[in-house]
Amino acid sequence: MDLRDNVETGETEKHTELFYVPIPEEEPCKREQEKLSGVVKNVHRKLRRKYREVGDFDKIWREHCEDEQTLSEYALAMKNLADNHWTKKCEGEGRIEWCRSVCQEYFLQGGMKRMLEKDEKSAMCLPAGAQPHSSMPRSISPLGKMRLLDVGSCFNPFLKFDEFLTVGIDIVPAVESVYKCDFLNLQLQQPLQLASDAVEAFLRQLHNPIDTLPAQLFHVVVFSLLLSYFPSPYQRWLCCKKAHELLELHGLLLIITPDSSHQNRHALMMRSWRVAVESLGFKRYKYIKYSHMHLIAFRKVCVATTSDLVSRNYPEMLYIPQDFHSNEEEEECADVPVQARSEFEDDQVAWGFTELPDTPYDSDSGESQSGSLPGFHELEDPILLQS
Ligand SMILES: C[S@@+](CC[C@H](N)C(=O)[O-])C[C@H]1O[C@@H](n2cnc3c(N)ncnc32)[C@H](O)[C@@H]1O
Repeated sequence: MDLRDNVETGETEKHTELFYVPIPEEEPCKREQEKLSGVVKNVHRKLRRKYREVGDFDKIWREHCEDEQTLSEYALAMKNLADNHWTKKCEGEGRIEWCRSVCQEYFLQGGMKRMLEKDEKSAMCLPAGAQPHSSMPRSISPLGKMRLLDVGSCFNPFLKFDEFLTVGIDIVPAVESVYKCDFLNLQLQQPLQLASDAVEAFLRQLHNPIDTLPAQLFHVVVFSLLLSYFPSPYQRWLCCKKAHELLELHGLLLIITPDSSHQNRHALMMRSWRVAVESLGFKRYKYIKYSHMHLIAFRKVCVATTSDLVSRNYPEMLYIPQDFHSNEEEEECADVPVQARSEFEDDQVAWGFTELPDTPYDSDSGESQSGSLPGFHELEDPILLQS
């Protein structure tokens, strides 16, 4: 089931889509996959535990970035999962395809233009003086590419797409094409005042490691499974703020964050994320819940970062459920659905349902008219997404 909720038009696009549930060819493959996802999950848990115990996220982060052995084990495990365990059709891969299709629709098929027209119409309803300053975006020239920054890129999944000029950055790159860069400590400079072909040339000759970048350089910034890596909501907030500064006006921030629970379970959390991110000068453009993750697109609607931290504690609003659990409780949360059914039963049941009925879902109200099979979301192998 694939529920595409176009927030701005208010339309819910209903898709009936085939579910491809990967069946491990043999037991060792499954065990290997569990081992690799265990490596990844343990790094996240260790960071959260340290944050709970020590509290100083700067210190914890410095120590974490110096722990080369743990970091390279993590990078290898992620790459191995991507190369050998996530088939093209499974959901782990679907997040990259989702990002690609949102960008194509927005930048190349008139999505941005439609949003700007809509903004203009709503501005006309505002009293004179309260209307936002509208400026037409520099559109992507027919021969130009969408400049995409993939933060926490690991194995550079966007590199294979021709329509993007991809810059992948990571604290520990798993492949050579990804630049080494700690996004939390990336310094920003004045924007380049150059034509887009000169900006592309600039991006093609970046040097490793990246410590600084000019502001307003990218059309798209991707945080795919990045924000939940951080133990502190404040670090998540810093990342979103930096993404705002790195984006051109009308650019897109794409956030994908793991959550294997039912789509309504964390509706409040998603609402809270929306308020926090929008306060920076974004507007939510698309939202969809897959079985194991939330996928959200925000467009940059203000040139300057607008957040007013005095009236509300926006950074705290970027919480994840794990922020409030001890490691033992996390274990319990993550493992219940997996243990509830044997692998053989999983495969039998999953292969019994190749198609699901449409289910309208209003992400804003949090209402779901679920006509789908009870417990279906528990059937797929959650890989590392239940972290
Ligand atoms: C769970 S992996 C996600 C990899 C890939 N984006 C995906 O969707 O499969 C998170 C990645 O974020 C990277 N990362 C964590 N903190 C980072 C930071 N401050 N700057 C850059 N990369 C970071 C990690 O090294 C890791 O490769």
